[in-house]
Amino acid sequence: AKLLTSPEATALLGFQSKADLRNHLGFSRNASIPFCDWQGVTCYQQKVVRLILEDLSLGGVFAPNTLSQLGQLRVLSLQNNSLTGPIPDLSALVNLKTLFLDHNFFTGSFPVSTLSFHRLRTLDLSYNNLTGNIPNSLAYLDRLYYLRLDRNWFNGTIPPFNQSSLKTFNISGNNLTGAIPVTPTLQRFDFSSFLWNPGLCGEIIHKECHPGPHFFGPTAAVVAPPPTVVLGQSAEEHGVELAQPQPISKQHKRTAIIIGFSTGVFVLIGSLLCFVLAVRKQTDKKQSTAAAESDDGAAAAQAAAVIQMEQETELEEKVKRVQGMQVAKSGNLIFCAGEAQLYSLDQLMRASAELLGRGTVGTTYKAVLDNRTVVTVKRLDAGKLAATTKEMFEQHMESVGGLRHPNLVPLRAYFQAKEERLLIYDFQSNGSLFSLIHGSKSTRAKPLHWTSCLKIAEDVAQGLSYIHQAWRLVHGNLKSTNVLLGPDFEACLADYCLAALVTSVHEEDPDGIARKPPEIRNSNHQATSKSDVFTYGVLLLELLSGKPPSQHPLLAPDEMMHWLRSCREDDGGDDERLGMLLEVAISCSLSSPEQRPTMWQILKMLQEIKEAVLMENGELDPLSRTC
Ligand SMILES: Nc1ncnc2c1ncn2[C@@H]1O[C@H](COP(=O)(O)OP(=O)(O)OP(=O)(O)O)[C@@H](O)[C@H]1O
Repeated sequence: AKLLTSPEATALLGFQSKADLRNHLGFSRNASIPFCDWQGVTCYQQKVVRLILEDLSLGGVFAPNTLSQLGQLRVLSLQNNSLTGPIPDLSALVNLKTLFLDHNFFTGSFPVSTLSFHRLRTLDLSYNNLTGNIPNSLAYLDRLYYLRLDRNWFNGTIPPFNQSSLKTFNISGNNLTGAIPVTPTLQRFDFSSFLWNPGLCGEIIHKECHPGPHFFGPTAAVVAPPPTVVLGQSAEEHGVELAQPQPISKQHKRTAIIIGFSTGVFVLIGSLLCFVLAVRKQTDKKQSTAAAESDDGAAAAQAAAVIQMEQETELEEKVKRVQGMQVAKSGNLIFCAGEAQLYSLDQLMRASAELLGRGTVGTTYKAVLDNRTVVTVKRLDAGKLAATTKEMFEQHMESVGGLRHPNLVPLRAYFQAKEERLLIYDFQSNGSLFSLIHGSKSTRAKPLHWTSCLKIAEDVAQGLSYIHQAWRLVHGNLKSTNVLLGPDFEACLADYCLAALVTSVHEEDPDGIARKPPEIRNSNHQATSKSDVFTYGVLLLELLSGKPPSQHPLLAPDEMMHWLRSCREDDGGDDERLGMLLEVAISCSLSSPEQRPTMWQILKMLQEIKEAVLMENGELDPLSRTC
């Protein structure tokens, strides 16, 4: 009982009460189990020295004045949970050496309290939603061995890291800008540590820094001249001679294999060397560290040695994980639908990239390859696809990549390594239906003429009908940002068939909620072809009214027509045609999925409207184009 009232137990219970809303931990004062035996807790002399609460679906907040009371804590890992809100002040954890807070949903700025941990060797804040600058004083933590800040929203410039201790370093997937500091430490890391920061430049990532003024703000720096590195050079860098010229596709394949293999060997040898050196250095240091800490007495030194050993094992595992990812990264892109390999992963990684946006399944970039090919790269969020195995992903992508239709943006290639999944699509330069309806930086919002609505509605219906009928797949994420305009302003669907791979997340966006049909709105049910039909109806209403889904009212059909007219006040359009299109939208929104039409039936309805118009006007539809 005394143990359960100790401040350490109170700190753990305080943490649980705010972080573990779904009660996965089961810490309890009433239980007969002493707190030192609670899940993930390791004590030394009744003080918590190690707390590992990983992969436990903790879904609350990390409350202040809870774990920060564990003054003897050396190792803290809350990795791979769903914790939200800011990281609290941890400055009381003066003994902390290892901190893993990665793969959560933490928001707010960099936790500056960590900057006072002079013993800190491992800091992993990757895969969160942290914003603001990376503090310069992080470069003064001279024992730092492992630093991962990748996949956040950090901006500003990179501090001049130059700790010789630093062996693992990754700041990719942020919004960092400016030149990468040229320090001996940073030069030891390859471009993969810096990738996906559109505004970064410098030697390491083969992107020239422009000294001149940026006329269009910081993102203008993104567009650097294409890198001069070509495939052959890249292979030579690794000491591999290319064979005699061969037929083009064979040569591509062979070059890619050589690059993949040589990069893999190079990275593997380099990483192993770093790792062996680090472990040897640590073993050498162990004696002197224990001696240095002898002031705290023999027991403290013993505890330090135990913790150090545990920490080394942990680091060893983490380092192996990172190595695995880098080796796997040297694999290559898998091109879909039997198409020729037009570029390699190596070329893609060297492309200049511009952030297009962060969506529900990942982050989307526009990438300009050195052969001037422009592609869109979707970097899928590992956390959201956690339940999808390598085999499931490959199998699904083989199907999705086989889809070819004039109203679908083609998936050209995909790639997967341990934590990395990329999808490569054609880039559509004319923007999205969202911008067309609601306006963008360069255009004003205005309701589209009903004939344009009809054309777009038909294009979208064609694409969806093809997905449903020919392949028995489901789009699952139809919305105006996922309808892109092709070279001739034809509507093409993007982001199709990815929802099936994603663990369903609680929808908070009011437009997202309005797009979901009742049968899946409050459940974990997967999307179906009939839920696509419902969402199509919402899109059609957005197209006709110019209003986002959350502003669509629930009214009787007559009142809906009245509302629609009020949205399109200056239109002077054709009420009868508008009414017919509205009828299609209403039929899609019926609450019973069985009563909704199929996409094929919708297509028929639209074609009837079109034929009626053409008959009246004696015109033919001039538009029949491809993406
Ligand atoms: N192939 C493409 N060509 C041009 N722009 C694209 C392409 N694919 C996506 N975009 C644009 O990039 C932006 C981000 O897209 P992304 O798919 O990541 O997010 P989203 O569409 O807002 O949400 P979701 O992930 O739910 O689809 C959007 O504005 C989208 O219109």
